[in-house]
Amino acid sequence: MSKGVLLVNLGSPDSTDPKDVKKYLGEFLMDPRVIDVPLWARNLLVKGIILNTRPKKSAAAYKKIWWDEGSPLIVLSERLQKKVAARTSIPVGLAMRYGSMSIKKGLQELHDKGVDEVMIIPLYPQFAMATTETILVLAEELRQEHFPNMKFTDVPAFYNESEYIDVLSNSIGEKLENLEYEHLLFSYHGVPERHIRKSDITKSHCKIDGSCCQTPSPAHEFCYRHQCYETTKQVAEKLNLKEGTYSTSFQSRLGFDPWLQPYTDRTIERMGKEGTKKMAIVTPAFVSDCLETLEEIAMEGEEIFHEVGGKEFTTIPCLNDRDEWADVLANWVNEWISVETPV
Ligand SMILES: C=CC1=C(C)c2cc3[nH]c(cc4nc(cc5[nH]c(cc1n2)c(C)c5CCC(=O)O)C(CCC(=O)O)=C4C)c(C)c3C=C
Ligand SMILES: [Fe+2]
Ligand SMILES: [Fe+2]
Repeated sequence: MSKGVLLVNLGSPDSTDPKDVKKYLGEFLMDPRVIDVPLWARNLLVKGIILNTRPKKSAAAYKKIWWDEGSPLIVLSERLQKKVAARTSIPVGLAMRYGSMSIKKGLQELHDKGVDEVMIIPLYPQFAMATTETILVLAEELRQEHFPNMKFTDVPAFYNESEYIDVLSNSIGEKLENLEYEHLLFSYHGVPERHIRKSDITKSHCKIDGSCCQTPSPAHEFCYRHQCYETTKQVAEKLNLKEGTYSTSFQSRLGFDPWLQPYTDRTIERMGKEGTKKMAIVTPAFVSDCLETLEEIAMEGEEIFHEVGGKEFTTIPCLNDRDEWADVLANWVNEWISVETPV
């Protein structure tokens, strides 16, 4: 068999034109693993309400962070793809779960190069219905329908892989080295609490309270909340961060359902009000900088902090196309290449 790799990230609109943003948000938010209500309700909510107002607002936000070459998330993912490809001997493709660079196109390109065994790498450290699961389920549906002779090896969420924790810790440590700061906030993309309960394979473990995510359970293999707290914990251990000088929060909530708490915007506001003058913030749920890090955190977050008396707000970049990160991904690929496929 001939092997290849498909890196898969979230995606972005084709441009900052509200029409393109509407098309992209329509595909994204109609995914039942993102807005997980019955189809009739999703149609009503997304097509009847959100798509009438949100695209204009989102387009304005995208305009603030867009680069000459395009969406930062796409450009950074392409740079990473090139670096991984340069470190391995097999074809490395790149696709997005939503938008024009579809998974179907990515698989077709690999197929056209003669690849029939694909390592699918969702570029998400923490598992969620809206991250790893939606990519792997769609890829499998496409395989069954269009590429029945292909074989997949799925890479699960890698939040506790030591190589990932090392490279994330290095990227944070480097930035903190010469920085005076009082608090480091680990801000992860949020999900509705309901998603956590749905992914609980024990159907009884996740209470979403102060202790469930620290109590060992098979549920943690698919618990986004546990995996976020564990990422923070492992990085804090690696960097010897002092208890009380760091914490975890969740950003980007949408709608009125309860999402994972504490919320990032309220945490930034509270810290500023309580007298924190210098804070740093890192966003480990995103491997590439994107709208949610460059606009929501670096711009809006900073504004909130300054409004309540904060002075220095330092955002730590995502792993993006760091050489070390490309090395880690390429190592995983090269280890996989060296394993004989059973016939
Ligand atoms: C890191 C993982 C992500 C999870 C989990 C996630 C869940 C999730 N997101 C929305 C709604 C929106 N997300 C938006 C942007 C966006 N989301 C992620 C990642 C996760 N989303 C990224 C990387 C981005 C940025 C994309 C880019 O082009 O830079 C947006 C669009 C922007 C906006 O209007 O705010 C929406 C909407 C839901 C409902 C959800 C539920 C689980
Ligand atoms: Fe999102
Ligand atoms: Fe939990």
